[in-house]
Amino acid sequence: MEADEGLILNVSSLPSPESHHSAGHKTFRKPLLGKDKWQSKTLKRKLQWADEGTPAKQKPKLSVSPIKKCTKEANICVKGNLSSKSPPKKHSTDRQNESLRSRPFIKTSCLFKNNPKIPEIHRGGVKQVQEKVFTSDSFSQLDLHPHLISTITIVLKMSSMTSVQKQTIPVLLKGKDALVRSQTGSGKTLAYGIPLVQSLQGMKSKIQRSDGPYALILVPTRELALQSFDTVQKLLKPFTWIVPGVLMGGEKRKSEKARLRKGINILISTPGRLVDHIKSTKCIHFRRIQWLIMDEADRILDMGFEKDVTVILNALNAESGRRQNVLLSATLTEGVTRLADISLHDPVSIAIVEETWDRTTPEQEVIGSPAHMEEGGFAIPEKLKQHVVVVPSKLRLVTLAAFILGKCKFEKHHKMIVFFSSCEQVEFHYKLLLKVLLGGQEAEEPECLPLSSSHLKFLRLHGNMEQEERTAVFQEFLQSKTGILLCTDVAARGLDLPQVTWIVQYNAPASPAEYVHRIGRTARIGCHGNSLLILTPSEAEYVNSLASHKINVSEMKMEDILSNLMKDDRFKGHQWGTKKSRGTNPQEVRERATVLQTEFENYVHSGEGTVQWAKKALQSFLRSYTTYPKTLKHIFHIKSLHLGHVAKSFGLRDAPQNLSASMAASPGKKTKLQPKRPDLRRKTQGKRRLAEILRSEYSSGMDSGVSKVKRKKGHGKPGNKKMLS
Ligand SMILES: Nc1ncnc2c1ncn2[C@@H]1O[C@H](COP(=O)(O)OP(=O)(O)OP(=O)(O)O)[C@@H](O)[C@H]1O
Repeated sequence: MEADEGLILNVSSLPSPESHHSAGHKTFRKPLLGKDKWQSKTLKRKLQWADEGTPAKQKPKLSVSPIKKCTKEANICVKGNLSSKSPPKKHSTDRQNESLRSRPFIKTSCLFKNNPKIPEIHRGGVKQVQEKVFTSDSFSQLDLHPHLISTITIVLKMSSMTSVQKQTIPVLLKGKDALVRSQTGSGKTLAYGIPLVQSLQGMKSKIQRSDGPYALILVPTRELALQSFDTVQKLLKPFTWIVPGVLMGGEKRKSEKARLRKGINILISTPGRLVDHIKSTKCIHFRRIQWLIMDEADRILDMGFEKDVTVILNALNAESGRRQNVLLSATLTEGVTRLADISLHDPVSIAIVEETWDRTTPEQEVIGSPAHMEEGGFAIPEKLKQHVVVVPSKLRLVTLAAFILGKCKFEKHHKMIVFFSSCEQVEFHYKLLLKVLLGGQEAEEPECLPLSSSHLKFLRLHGNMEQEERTAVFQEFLQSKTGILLCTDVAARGLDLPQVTWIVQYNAPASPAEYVHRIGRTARIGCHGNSLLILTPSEAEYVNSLASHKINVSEMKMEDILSNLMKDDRFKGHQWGTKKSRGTNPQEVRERATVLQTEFENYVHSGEGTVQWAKKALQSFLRSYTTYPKTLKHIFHIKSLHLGHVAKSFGLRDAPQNLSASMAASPGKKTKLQPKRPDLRRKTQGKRRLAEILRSEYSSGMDSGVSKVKRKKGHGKPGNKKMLS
């Protein structure tokens, strides 16, 4: 049991009915304690900022069972027992004790004590790699069909080309293969979409629907498949005889078969689903394939799709002749170079690099071999302001909530995406934030809330959701001007969600590339945007890891984020009475944070079901924590987690004793990855692969690993080209 849980102490021994309420907003509008000097002094002394604290590990553990204490106490975090056993030495009078006893029984948690020291973030002079988004060249300068140009300018309302489009379109129009890297939100979809449509509409013998696919576009996620389909469909407006179609799983195989049978000329698919059809559907063929495009190519490989890609390449090679191949991503990694080697024919490598640190280096458009593409680190959109905040585990939840309130309730026009590392965490936080930040009625029926009635519109997206709901949520967030989307990495790649102003990473991503893609959901196509990465003190070194990839973050202070709570009187503490709060009194901020944490804890502890739910989310967090790659294990190691503190960030008052995963129950011990799915457990080879599946496919709902693992049997067939072994 953890030391600070034992420090949750009695304020009053008299229970009140309100103490057993779930969210109990009424409870928090009432003063928790009197205004007497003694209390305020004690609070002042004891509710210290985290950086004044001693690392929890160095504190002697208390022998008192926290569970016992919690059931009897009101738990404002005041050192010293206020019960009759150990009354405060000074200013303690009968009247005061009487006053204390008559106060409501309120559970709060000890947030500002025993936290590890927040390390200073030293940022060296990181020369961030940036690209110029737009060029002054217009699409009409290209040799395109006039109807295609008018579609681009009138329907899509675009006039000048982006740098990547200016570089890529002519290369592809010449019939060359290409490996394209340019920053997130720089217009890569049109960079391949325009030459693709131009070439297909101009074919000598006019394309018939019944001809089947002429082009295959592979993407890693279903949402990206839908989005790419939408773009291609727009480009095809004047060329109605060319039919696009999407295969992405989640739909009945039978209805996909029917659509294939009718004829699809530009086929957009996730690799896993396509392999399903290759193996089971007689009506799919690649006799006329002329284009193979792999968007987010590195992700396709990260996800363990390589076996599927092998199957697809073999099927294409077996049936079609010469075709054009294109690989694209904002981050091209080692694996992509290998994929490029086997799938591209004499490719042109395109990367747009501009060092903008001192603005002395002129724009460079690099065309050459893939090897030098990552030399300069990852390119980040110029107008994207990246922040990091270091927050002790116990304060993570309130800090996240205060940040959301500050941006989405008290500032206008913010649209935010918050990334978590597992589906369970997304579900848990979604419900918790709805209940506590939005309160009762709205939380019961969030879908009935008109957008305008609240700035706090929560949505969630992850791979454990039914496809229908996934699509509906994606569309809703796409169209809304505000809102907070809680999601897994299923939303990290390629999604073009306009007007997103903030990206919050509540759990750090497993690689700098993933970091770049997550933050790339904002500041797209030259717009402004912001990101916030939330780290614990033991994870602070991650900032250096980012810096080594030329990613530059500036520090935000937790105190500043928490001070947003001063704008919300729902969390006003007792001793401030009806007095208007002026400025940001650190003590009052701390108390408000404590009140908010209490609301979270009260909700979580309002029933056995919610407690179990929180434990499940915590367990899933711990499981995902074990899946960081070797290169980051020194920063993200389960051993550095303080289970009691982490539990607080899930609204749990105590460290759970009965987490089923071995690593959760005893974080100090060596841990084993335990996928929940027996098919994964049986067939997955190697820790790395399992880690990938747990983090991304299984946990984030990416459409690859599971079905792929199931299909593994057929992959060893003779004739199948071995690709990335
Ligand atoms: N030439 C252009 N002028 C104006 N807007 C453009 C232009 N080209 C693309 N866009 C818009 O820019 C946005 C981002 O484009 P797109 O999604 O293709 O970026 P991306 O480079 O593929 O990003 P990611 O790497 O995140 O997948 C889209 O909304 C698209 O419509």
